[in-house]
Amino acid sequence: MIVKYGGNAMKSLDLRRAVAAEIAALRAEQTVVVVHGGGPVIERELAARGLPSEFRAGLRVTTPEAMDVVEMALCQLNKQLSQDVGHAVGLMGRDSELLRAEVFDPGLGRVGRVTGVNADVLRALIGAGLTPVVGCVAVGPDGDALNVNADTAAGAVAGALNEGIVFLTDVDGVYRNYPDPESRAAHLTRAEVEAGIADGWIAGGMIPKVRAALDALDRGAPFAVIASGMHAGALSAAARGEAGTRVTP
Ligand SMILES: Nc1ncnc2c1ncn2[C@@H]1O[C@H](COP(=O)(O)OP(=O)(O)O)[C@@H](O)[C@H]1O
Ligand SMILES: CC(=O)N[C@@H](CCC(=O)OP(=O)(O)O)C(=O)O
Repeated sequence: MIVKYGGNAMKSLDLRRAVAAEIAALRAEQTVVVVHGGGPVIERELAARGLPSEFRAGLRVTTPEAMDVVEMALCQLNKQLSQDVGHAVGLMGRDSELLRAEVFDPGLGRVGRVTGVNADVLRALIGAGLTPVVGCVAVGPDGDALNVNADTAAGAVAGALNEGIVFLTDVDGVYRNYPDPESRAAHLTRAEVEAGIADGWIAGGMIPKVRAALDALDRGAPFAVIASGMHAGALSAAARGEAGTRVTP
C-alpha cells in the first residue's frame, strides 16, 4: 500500500512520530511505500528567507529560488521521516530517476507533472525488506528539479505499483459541507468529485488530493482513500475501508 503523508499531519514532532509508528505497525501486515510532502516546513523555510508563498488551485508557484528552498527542506524532512519509520530508505525523485516530470504550466514556474516512475527501484528496496520513503521533488527533462505536489506524486507511485493508496491529512475525509466533519462523504465518484470542484465545496489543498486519487485509480491502483492522520489507529482503519472518503471511478 502507498501512504501519502502530508505536512498538515506532521505539524508537531509528536504527531510526526505517532504517524511514523502507525506506518511501522501497518508494515507488519503489508508492504508500505511512503510518499511525503511537507508544506508547513517549506512555508517556514521560505518565510525565513523572506520569500513569498502563493498557491493556485492547491499548487505552489515555484520560482527557481523557491525551488532550491523546497528541495532543501524536503530532503531534510525525508531523512527525518525515514529515520522515524525505521528499516527505511529515504529517496527523492532525482534518485535513479525515481520520479520523472515535465513542467506542468509555465505560469507556475518549476512545478512538475509526473511523466514516469522508476518502479523497479521501489520493488528492489521492498524486495530487500526496506520501506521506501519518497520525497516529492522530481527530475525534469533538463535534469533540474521540479516541485511536484505530494498528492500527485503519491498517486503516480500507487498507479505505477498497482497498489492501493491512503492519503493522510488533517481532516477525516472529504466533507460535503467543509468544515463540518458530520458531512464527510464515505464514497465519492469521479462525477461527484468533478461537481464538487466546479461547485467549490472541494477547494484548496483538497483539489490535488481528489485529482490524485482519481489519477491513481486511472493508472491501476485498486483503491484510493483520503483520511485523517491525526488520530491513533486512523491509518489502519482507513486501510480496512472503515474511515475516510473512498474515491471510486
Ligand atoms: N470539502 C473539503 N473537505 C475537507 N477538506 C477540505 C475541503 N475543501 C478544502 N479542504 C481543505 O483541504 C485541506 C487538506 O489539504 P492540504 O492542506 O493540502 O493537506 P495536506 O498538507 O495534508 O496534504 C483541509 O485541511 C481543508 O482545509
Ligand atoms: C507544487 C506544490 O504545490 N508542491 C508542494 C510540495 C509539498 C507538498 O505537497 O506538501 P503537502 O503534502 O504537505 O501539502 C509544495 O510546494 O508545497
